[in-house]
Amino acid sequence: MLKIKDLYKSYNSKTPVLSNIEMELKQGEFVSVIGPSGAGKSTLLRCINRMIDPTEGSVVFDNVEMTGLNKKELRKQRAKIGMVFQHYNLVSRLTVFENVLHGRFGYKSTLQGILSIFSEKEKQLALDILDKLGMKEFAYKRCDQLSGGQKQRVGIARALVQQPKLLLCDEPIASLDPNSSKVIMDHLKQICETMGITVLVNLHQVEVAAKYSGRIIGLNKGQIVFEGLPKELSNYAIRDIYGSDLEDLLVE
Ligand SMILES: Nc1ncnc2c1ncn2[C@@H]1O[C@H](COP(=O)(O)OP(=O)(O)OP(=O)(O)O)[C@@H](O)[C@H]1O
Repeated sequence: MLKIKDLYKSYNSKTPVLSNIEMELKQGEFVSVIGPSGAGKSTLLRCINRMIDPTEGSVVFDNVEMTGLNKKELRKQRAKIGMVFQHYNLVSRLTVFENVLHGRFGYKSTLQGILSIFSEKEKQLALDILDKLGMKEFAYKRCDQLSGGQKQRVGIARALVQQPKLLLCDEPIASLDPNSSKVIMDHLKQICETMGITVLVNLHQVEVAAKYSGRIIGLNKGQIVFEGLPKELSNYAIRDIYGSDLEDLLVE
């Protein structure tokens, strides 16, 4: 469902931030991208939905080449790709319910969006998704009254209300404590397994990636230096990805 070929990204004329990226995702896979800070994880995710334009290469998602799309075509493709952010990207003064409905904007005309016109079916979908994520009771609370973990569940609900085929999660647990992180990762895994949605997640924590992923991709300096099953993530692989051993990466 996603095929990336020969992808390059340079922000300026110097060394590319991503080079020669080749990867494929199948429907229903749960894949993590790990790598040190600055390796290019966020850039890679954003090149998929063209929040960032790749410099060279091909990104085929759901049988459509993403790189050549015009604004209208891109909007249609993007509706099928949900995104979850480290800092949630919610509108704090709006309610949980309103934020979740924003996920439907990709299916609306500009006017419908401005006037926040949503059908009963869309509203019910938003509530059902909030219910699945244990957030229905907070539907009419303002988002600035929520904890980080609750905000992230709203972020996930907003992505799911798009009814996406692919969920891109950019360090979804980087701002959360261990308990909230577990709740979020469990939800993402469940979404993948029960809804068949493909999940691609950037993570800083190797042990979390190993626990939840079907497959792991390791990035170093913009290049894929590892791709395999969690059990194949040897000390050699860790060194290739991070330039140090796993023990040295674990905080005492
Ligand atoms: N808009 C930008 N303009 C110029 N350089 C950028 C821009 N965004 C990112 N970079 C650079 O590209 C490189 C990769 O950044 P990116 O954020 O993709 O890495 P990352 O692996 O996600 O890092 P982190 O784990 O710290 O979020 C870094 O050197 C960064 O400074």
